[in-house]
Amino acid sequence: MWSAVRVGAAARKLPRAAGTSLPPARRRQHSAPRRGLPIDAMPTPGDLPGTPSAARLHEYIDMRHRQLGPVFRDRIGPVSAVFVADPDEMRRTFGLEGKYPMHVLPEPWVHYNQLFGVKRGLFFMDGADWLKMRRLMNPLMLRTDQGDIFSSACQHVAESLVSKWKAGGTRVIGDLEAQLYKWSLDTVIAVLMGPLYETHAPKWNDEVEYLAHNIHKVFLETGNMSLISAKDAQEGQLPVWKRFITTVDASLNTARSLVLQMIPLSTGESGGLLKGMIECGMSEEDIIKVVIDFIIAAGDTTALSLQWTLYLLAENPLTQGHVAAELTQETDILQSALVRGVVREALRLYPVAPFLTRIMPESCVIGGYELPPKELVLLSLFTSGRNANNFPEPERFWPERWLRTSHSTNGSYKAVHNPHASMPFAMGARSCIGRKLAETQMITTLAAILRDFEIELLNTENIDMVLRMVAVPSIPLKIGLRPRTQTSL
Ligand code: HEM
Repeated sequence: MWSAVRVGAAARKLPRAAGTSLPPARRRQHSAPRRGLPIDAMPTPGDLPGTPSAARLHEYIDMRHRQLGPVFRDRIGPVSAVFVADPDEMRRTFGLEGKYPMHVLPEPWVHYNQLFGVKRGLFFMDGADWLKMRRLMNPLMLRTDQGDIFSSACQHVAESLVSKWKAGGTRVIGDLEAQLYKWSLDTVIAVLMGPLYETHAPKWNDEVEYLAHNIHKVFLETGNMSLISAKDAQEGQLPVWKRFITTVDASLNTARSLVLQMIPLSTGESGGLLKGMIECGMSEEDIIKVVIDFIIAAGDTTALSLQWTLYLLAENPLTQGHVAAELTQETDILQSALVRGVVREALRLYPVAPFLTRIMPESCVIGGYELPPKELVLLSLFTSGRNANNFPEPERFWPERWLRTSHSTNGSYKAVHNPHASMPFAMGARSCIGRKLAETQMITTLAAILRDFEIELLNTENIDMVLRMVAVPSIPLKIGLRPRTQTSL
């Protein structure tokens, strides 16, 4: 996944250029669906001033979309790519991704896997092997009746976190990011173990803490290698490569050791995810590689998304009050449209993976231009999610925009022109397999926190979004906690 967020004030003020609509060729596609303008005719920055920086790539690309329109081509380092911010063209891209969708993998990881012969899970798999594994895992992760397993595991972990804060009289959440990485991992382990989690979790606590710490470091070190090829870093034995492999080794070994301890416990009465994987005939090695990747994929994505959600709620006390009041009335919080709206809004403004990538399998037409096979397409979620054509008042955190209109017969939302302009989990066959778990986890934990606490933002400096492989706050967030009273509702 590539990363993402916050439009700089100067970039926001740029007028949208005349080229923001798609070229006539797109409209002609009805009569000649496969023919478009030649790719060389696609807008490019040419001599326009501006240099991309790894940490602010989303701002640079956003500026380019404003100058060049919803589809343009640019070179980022050694790579040339087509950038797309039009929601309909983004959907078309997924429609053209083929049977075995291909995405870009982080180069340091690929190099590590090749160098040490490591086999990885779904995110790294390809072709028929990927499809076979995905078909086995989809029912276990995305079926609606999985909801109960997910929700009791998420609730258990959320309540433990809040109880810890209450018991410790916490007034400011110390090292929020690290605590949320641990929370993310605890949840995945609770889902894997099902009802047996409570009995076994205490003995794994130190290992999980160590793993959370290392996964966090893996993302930091991967970000540190964004300006240098991993192969060069390895061949030169640079300190950044040495630190990277130390943390990846520690993460993979600890995750493997945990999974090996969990597998033999998951055959009896336990109703966890691991039991489902064993029962559907997966080999031990397949289980290990898929589960390790779940643990790693869940760590940063959910931890950072919840962090952004807490930030937005802390910055918007009125909305926070409405959400807290809704939570006291709603019996099934997972179905609360307002709370779901909070999560959708946070992921719209701060998509942890601000660029989705696809390598197009065949020649195809995107945005009215004909792309050759193997062309790299990057979908600019940061730009599409903050475009006023898709979301009125796009910079405003406004969860109610996702409520259905009372007169709606076609499922329209109150203040959303095009819901596909925000697709934080991607779309189609290769979209996030952890989506259901991530949503359940975030909603359940928000409910647990807001029931007991009012949260406030204690940072006095401006908080920006920067890319450290994924979208992170530019400085550590300081979130204050005050016990919630009836009068504060
Ligand atoms: C808010 C939280 C999350 C966000 C925003 C997110 C986002 C994404 C996105 C955008 C992709 C697709 C990448 C692509 O199309 O190339 C993806 C893939 C994936 N996600 Fe998530 N994710 C989240 C949570 C999780 C969790 C909790 C898990 C673990 C259970 C998980 C496991 C995976 C895996 C294994 C893939 C690869 C799927 C494949 O290639 O078939 N994600 N995620």
